[in-house]
Order: sequence, then structure tokens, then C-alpha cells
Amino acid sequence: MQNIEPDKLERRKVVHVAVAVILGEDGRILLARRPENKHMGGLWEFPGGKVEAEEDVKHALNRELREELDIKVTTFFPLIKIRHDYPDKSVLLDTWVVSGIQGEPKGNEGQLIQWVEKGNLIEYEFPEANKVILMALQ
Ligand SMILES: Nc1nc2c([nH]c(=O)n2[C@H]2C[C@H](O)[C@@H](COP(=O)(O)OP(=O)(O)OP(=O)(O)O)O2)c(=O)[nH]1
Ligand SMILES: [Mg+2]
Repeated sequence: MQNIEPDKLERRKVVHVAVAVILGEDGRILLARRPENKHMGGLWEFPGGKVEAEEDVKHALNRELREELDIKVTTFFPLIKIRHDYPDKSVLLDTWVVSGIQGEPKGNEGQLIQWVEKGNLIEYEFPEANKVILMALQ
């Protein structure tokens, strides 16, 4: 991380993000590629998005996967929460394993999606905060 003045960091609001490690029946994990024009654009991510004001994180998880992938979540459990300070933004990645879904995931917003073997995840370029998620999955 670049240097960010400590008092500036303290005043920042943290963006709460619902993040899904979607496990297929064959054990592969679903990745999506972030659009170029967005924060962390062009990098691979676990699907998900911002928790809205007054929204419960579980609701956000279900809503984001319906919006982004057109699937329904049936089984999920918490994995890890990661607070990370990017130079321009602070996030709380509220990360869940989704082990049951209904429907076949589609890149509903034009994003590339790909099922990846756990052992091959290291070949993909992720945002910095994801390192901890990748470690938690080992
Ligand atoms: N979904 C997701 N976001 C991640 C990951 N790693 C990571 O640093 N982020 C960051 C990037 C963004 O700053 C933020 C998520 O925002 P987002 O752009 O996905 O939010 P969203 O789906 O609600 O989209 P929008 O509000 O821009 O339309 O979290 C990840 O693995 N998955
Ligand atoms: Mg998103």
C-alpha cells in the first residue's frame, strides 16, 4: 500500500462488500473479470458487490448473484471478513462460500466468467485484498 495519512484513513468510510466464493459441484470456483472502467478494473474477482444502506449482507449476497450471474443461492456459509485500504478506497470484503446454487451462471453484465480449479487460482490476477481470501481457501 502507498502511504495514506493516518487521519485521512480514519475519516474514510469503509465500503461493505458481499463477496461469494462459488463452489461448483466439481470443486471448481467461479471467477469473474471486473470491467475495465470500474475500481480494480480488468482484474479477476469473486462475484459480489456493495451492500446497500439498510441492507443485510446475506440479502446483498443473494441480490448481487442474481443481478450479476442470474443464479439463485441455496446454500452458503461465512468464510472471512477482510478490511483493506486501497490508496483511493477502503473496503470490507464480507466473504462467503456459496456451495449451492440454482441455475447456470451467466455473465449477466457482460463480464467474462470462468470456473477455475483451486490449484490454478494463483494464475489469475486479483485485487490486493483478495490475497487473504486465497490463503483462507488453501
Ligand atoms: N465483488 C468483489 N469486489 C472486490 C473483490 N476484491 C476487491 O478488492 N473488491 C472491491 C472492488 C470494489 O471496490 C468493491 C466491490 O464493488 P463492486 O464494483 O463489485 O460493487 P457492485 O457490484 O455493487 O457494483 P457497482 O456499485 O459499481 O455497480 O470491492 C472481489 O473479489 N469481489
Ligand atoms: Mg460487483
